[in-house]
Amino acid sequence: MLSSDAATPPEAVGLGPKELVDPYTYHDGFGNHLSSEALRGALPVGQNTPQVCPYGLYAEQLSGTAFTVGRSGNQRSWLYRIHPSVMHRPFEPYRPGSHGIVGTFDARTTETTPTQIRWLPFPINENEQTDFVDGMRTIGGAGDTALKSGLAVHIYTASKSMDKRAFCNSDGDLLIVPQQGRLDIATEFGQIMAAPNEIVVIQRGIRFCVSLPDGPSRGYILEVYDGHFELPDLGPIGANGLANPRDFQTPVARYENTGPEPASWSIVNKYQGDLFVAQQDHSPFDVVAWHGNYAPYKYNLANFSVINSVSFDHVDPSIFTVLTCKSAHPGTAVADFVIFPPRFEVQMNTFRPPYFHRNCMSEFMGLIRGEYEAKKGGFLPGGASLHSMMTPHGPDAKTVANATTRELLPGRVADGTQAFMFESMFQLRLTKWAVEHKQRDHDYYKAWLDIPITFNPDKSA
Ligand SMILES: O=C(O)Cc1cc(O)ccc1O
Ligand SMILES: [Fe+2]
Repeated sequence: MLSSDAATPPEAVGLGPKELVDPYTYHDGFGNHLSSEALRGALPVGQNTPQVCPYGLYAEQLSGTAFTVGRSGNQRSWLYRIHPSVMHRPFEPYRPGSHGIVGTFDARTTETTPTQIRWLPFPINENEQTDFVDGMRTIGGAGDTALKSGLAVHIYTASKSMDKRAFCNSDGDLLIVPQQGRLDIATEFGQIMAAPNEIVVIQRGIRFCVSLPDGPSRGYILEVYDGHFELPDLGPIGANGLANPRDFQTPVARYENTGPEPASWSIVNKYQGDLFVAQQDHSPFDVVAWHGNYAPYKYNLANFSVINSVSFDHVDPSIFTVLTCKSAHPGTAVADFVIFPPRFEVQMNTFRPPYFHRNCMSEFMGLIRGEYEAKKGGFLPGGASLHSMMTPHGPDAKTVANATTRELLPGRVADGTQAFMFESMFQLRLTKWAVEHKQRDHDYYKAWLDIPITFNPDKSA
């Protein structure tokens, strides 16, 4: 189905004041093969590359998987655009060495510690006007973009909109978690508005430009260097539940017909962990129509259908997996995006908070809003924690004292809360920026020092 053309005259669906279609119109569904036209008839009929495309557009394929990947996993889209993307000046280094982004996690670029780490909220520097690209900093990661193996965790803090420039990540897919301030994102596929408590996935190579309608903004980014995010299998849960496919939203085609205006736009390209910039004479958001299954999307975490124990015991947090990026090892993720949503808790005779834990996976956590069920203080919206592979962690002393003495009435887990976890099979290394950050909470270990010791050999229950 073509979605942006209904009852709309051809000249009225580009960007700008004449626009009749709501720019924030989406296709519903996950992983679908979609077709979208901002001008009726802009998609070639029955083929991808006619000698001349309708309206004199150029056809360009964007491949998200190797050509030869099996049909079930193959991802690509065809974009019909005013200018082929290749019409730009050469890429030059962009602020070499000082952009705060890392794409190779070795002893030269990063350091490591197994200790529990927590950061108080990352400040947004409102005086120094910084956009989404310049406000991105790598906290840590594993692997190497060049080998398409590993992942990175970044924080962005931004106080101004990107102006006539687009960002393009050649290194992997980005899962963006806005924590403060909406992101109004122009993409080659259309416009996405993402508010805190929504997430956006922008895959490798897709150009986008972030505006900040609410001013100072902050959020988290999970980047995976190989594969793509998919919905987790549901097994015995059945055909429905957790993140339901129809709640994912992909924008409809929308284009900007600019230029030629010399060097009016710059494309900032993250390639092998470094930033490069190229000038061009036109807007990169000139895609009039597209079709395919490789396209960005957003998802509102409030739509997550929560499954949990209604009898006893604390269930592993994998039941809260929104999206997973699978590795070659069945059941073991390069990265899972897991949330801890508001819900009822009803388990009887149960230590209800997250259990004490040592994990063969790495756990990076952030907080979008409210209070996390395992931490009574110190883990704050806009802050973060890292519990590395096999590093002990769990509820803090206050949470333990409460959990072991409270009456187990049916209750709600923190309405208004939204914590999340990036869980990875890889061991993360940390940037100097993150290790030495002034917001690092060096007293974090104290959260567990006062756990009441209740052992009594004479009392069995
Ligand atoms: O807070 C954490 O460490 C994350 C987490 C939550 C949970 O409910 C169970 C296990 C777990 O690691
Ligand atoms: Fe954990």
